[in-house]
Amino acid sequence: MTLKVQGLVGGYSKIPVLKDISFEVNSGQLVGLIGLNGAGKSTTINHIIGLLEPQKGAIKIDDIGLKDDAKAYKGKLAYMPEMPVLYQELTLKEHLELTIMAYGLDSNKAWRIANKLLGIFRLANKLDWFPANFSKGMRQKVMIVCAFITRADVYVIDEPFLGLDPLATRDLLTLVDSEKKRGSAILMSTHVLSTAQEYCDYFVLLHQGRIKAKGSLQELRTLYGNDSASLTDIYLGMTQDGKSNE
Ligand SMILES: Nc1ncnc2c1ncn2[C@@H]1O[C@H](COP(=O)(O)OP(=O)(O)OP(=O)(O)O)[C@@H](O)[C@H]1O
Repeated sequence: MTLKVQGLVGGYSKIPVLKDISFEVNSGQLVGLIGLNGAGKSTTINHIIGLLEPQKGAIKIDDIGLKDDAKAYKGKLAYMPEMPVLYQELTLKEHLELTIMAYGLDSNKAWRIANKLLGIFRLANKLDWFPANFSKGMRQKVMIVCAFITRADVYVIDEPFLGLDPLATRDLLTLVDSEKKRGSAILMSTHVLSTAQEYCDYFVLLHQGRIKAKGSLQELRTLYGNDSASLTDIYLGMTQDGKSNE
């Protein structure tokens, strides 16, 4: 279970936003894709989930690219977007049933996991609710439950912390940890650097569409020349060239 991004050049037009991005997320690893607003985190994720096509380079999950076998690639991948995307005309229960169908999951097993997660995220009595009745945080929790019932090989989580309360944030991180232990590879983009420092095993520091540095916190500290520097110190220190991302 490995997600490999190799020499990715890409973006929204002929002028690339991403310039030669390479990193790996291996089984049992939570990798933080770190960067300020506009650094290129969502663009990288949009390439991984197949919304954008690379201009150069390759993205593979277990050596399979989207073009080699789209069904196999997508079946290995679960994605949690920054902005929850739900179907207005479907209830919470129908969203879960749709996910079960789309991923071809064993219904009994998926509902066993779903019921546990619905309990954790305090949604158990809301199965017949429509998205219009949910708060933003509740919509995000629906996306979390839909993503995690898939028991995917690779999870891609885009900026999860902004809409969640502290309890839900803790519950999500506990869930991420148990999926890591199960052997999933997890990529999480965030600009909440203190939380990333605490939970991620490995970091990819993005700035202006390029990788400024990558490694474990210890490796980044060594590279930065300060054995007690925080991730924030390192990121800001490495990107202080007077230019913003935007
Ligand atoms: N749909 C789009 N069309 C054209 N350019 C875009 C589009 N979305 C993003 N960009 C540009 O791509 C660059 C990287 O943006 P991206 O959304 O990947 O950053 P990010 O690191 O995810 O930022 P944030 O933390 O604000 O979500 C920015 O310069 C942005 O202006």
